[in-house]
Amino acid sequence: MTKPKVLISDKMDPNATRIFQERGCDVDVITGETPEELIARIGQYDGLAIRSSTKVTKAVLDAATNLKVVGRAGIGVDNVDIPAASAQGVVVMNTPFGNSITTAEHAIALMFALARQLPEANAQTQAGLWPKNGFMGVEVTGKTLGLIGAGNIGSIVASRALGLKMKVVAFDPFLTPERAVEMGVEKVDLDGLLSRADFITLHTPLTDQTRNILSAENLAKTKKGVRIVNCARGGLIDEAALKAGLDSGHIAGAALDVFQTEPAKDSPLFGTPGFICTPHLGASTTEAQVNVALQVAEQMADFLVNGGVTNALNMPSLSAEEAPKLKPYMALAEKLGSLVGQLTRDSVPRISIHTEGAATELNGKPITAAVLAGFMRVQSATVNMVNAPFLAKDRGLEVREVKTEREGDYHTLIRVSVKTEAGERSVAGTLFNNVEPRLVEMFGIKVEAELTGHMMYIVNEDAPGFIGRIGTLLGESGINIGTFNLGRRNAGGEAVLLLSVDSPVSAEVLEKAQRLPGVKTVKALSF
Ligand SMILES: NC(=O)C1=CN([C@@H]2O[C@H](COP(=O)(O)OP(=O)(O)OC[C@H]3O[C@@H](n4cnc5c(N)ncnc54)[C@H](O)[C@@H]3O)[C@@H](O)[C@H]2O)C=CC1
Ligand SMILES: O=C(O)C(=O)COP(=O)(O)O
Repeated sequence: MTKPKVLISDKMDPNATRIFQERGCDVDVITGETPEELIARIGQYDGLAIRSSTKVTKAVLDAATNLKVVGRAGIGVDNVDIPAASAQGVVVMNTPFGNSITTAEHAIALMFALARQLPEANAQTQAGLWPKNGFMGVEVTGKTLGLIGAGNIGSIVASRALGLKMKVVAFDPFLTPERAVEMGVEKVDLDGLLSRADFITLHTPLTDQTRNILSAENLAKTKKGVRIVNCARGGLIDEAALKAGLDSGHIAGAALDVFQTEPAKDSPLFGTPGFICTPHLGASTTEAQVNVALQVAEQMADFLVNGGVTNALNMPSLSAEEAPKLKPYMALAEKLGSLVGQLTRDSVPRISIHTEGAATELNGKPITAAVLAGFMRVQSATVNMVNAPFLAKDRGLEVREVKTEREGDYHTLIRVSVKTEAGERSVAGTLFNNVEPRLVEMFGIKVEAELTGHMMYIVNEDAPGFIGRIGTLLGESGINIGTFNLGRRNAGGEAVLLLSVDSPVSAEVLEKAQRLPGVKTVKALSF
């Protein structure tokens, strides 16, 4: 097997390279390239490991013909076009916890820097001014900290602030009252936070809902003398309104680690009294960088080498422990999905995936994703387990999952049913010896078959002589039969024949087969 090839395109702790190599990947570290250079290079890689500098745009993804996974050594993935990655079947993963303590500490550091004007006091002292009377600060003890976003980082900031004897109020629509009590914070609405906070700190992702959350209008609702810290994302604050607020004295101080446009080499905010900044250093500690580098390399290598999926943003998780158990099920699921997809001509408004027996003990999401991938592959060759659920949703396909823990005729079974104009049609399969996928039922007829390679599917009236006739036709056409699988509804009724053949079946042979007496349907299949 050729080794998966990974490109590290942003500055990353060398532990990432070591882990990739130890886990069987080839690695190139090439940082600081232009988008054009990345586009020219990306086609040869299976994995791309990034931080916040590399922009994984649709153009990059279009050129990434071999890419299977983008790994973000950090939290924010606003530099990755996730819908485009999903559409292309590329898994996007991040490391959601590795740098959260470090970033929370940076927010607290900036809060203190604002409270005591440390950067300016330092600069003037070192300039020989000894400005002892120029820097009257404020205490943080007893002050109210307004937390916008109370997730991983926000909750660490809250715990540190409570230790500093601050009162913490939090605005986060997804924060449950129970969690707020557990965190020791008061859950408030945004207006309540704006009117009460002495310090405001932002810890939300940048989304359509959070963009510009501190707009000119909202900044006007803040308490006079408020100090604002942003270690999350640039687009959360209206920078022009922030400058106006600092200039007017309504806002006493603002500390930004992140900017609307990065790198921020020029900004109207630079030089404004009360304004301090750092160049997106929130995650920059030795500890955090080792954490995220190790984690991203482990996750990506696990995916590329073993198929394990951890912390993916566009695919269900699949642990390295589960992956080998699920692998044969996913193969079975994909084959069943593909069989139904190849045999269904009508539009399908609903697909149901029914697991029975041992299959119900497993994580059902990857099984569903594999069925959908197989089912939709007839429509698009680029469908895989990552993009199939998104495509299904896009196309209005209703997906149902049903589990029956008790065993039926088989110790484990997956049944895929589709609703068509002709009614509900289903196929079912099991695993022989827990590893070999086998079809066991097709449209209500028991038929055992391995779904593999080139196959021919024939429905005919069960009558003597048919098997000989089809054998002769294929023999005369130079097509060698591998396996022969037969099932019938009842003697003399409808029979199903599934043949595996050593070469593709041409349209001409299909037509001849269709003309044989008693034949209702003939179709070439491939798996
Ligand atoms: N400056 C830096 O170097 C770093 C910045 N970050 C950024 O910090 C941010 C937060 O990271 P985490 O805490 O790990 O994320 P998280 O996902 O754990 O928490 C985000 C919180 O924001 C909340 N939220 C979502 N929409 C909201 C809305 N409309 N209003 C209020 N709250 C809302 C969510 O409910 C969630 O609790 C991310 O944007 C991340 O990119 C993360 C690490 C380093
Ligand atoms: O993890 C995040 O969201 C960050 O913003 C950290 O960015 P960085 O990896 O330091 O460029």
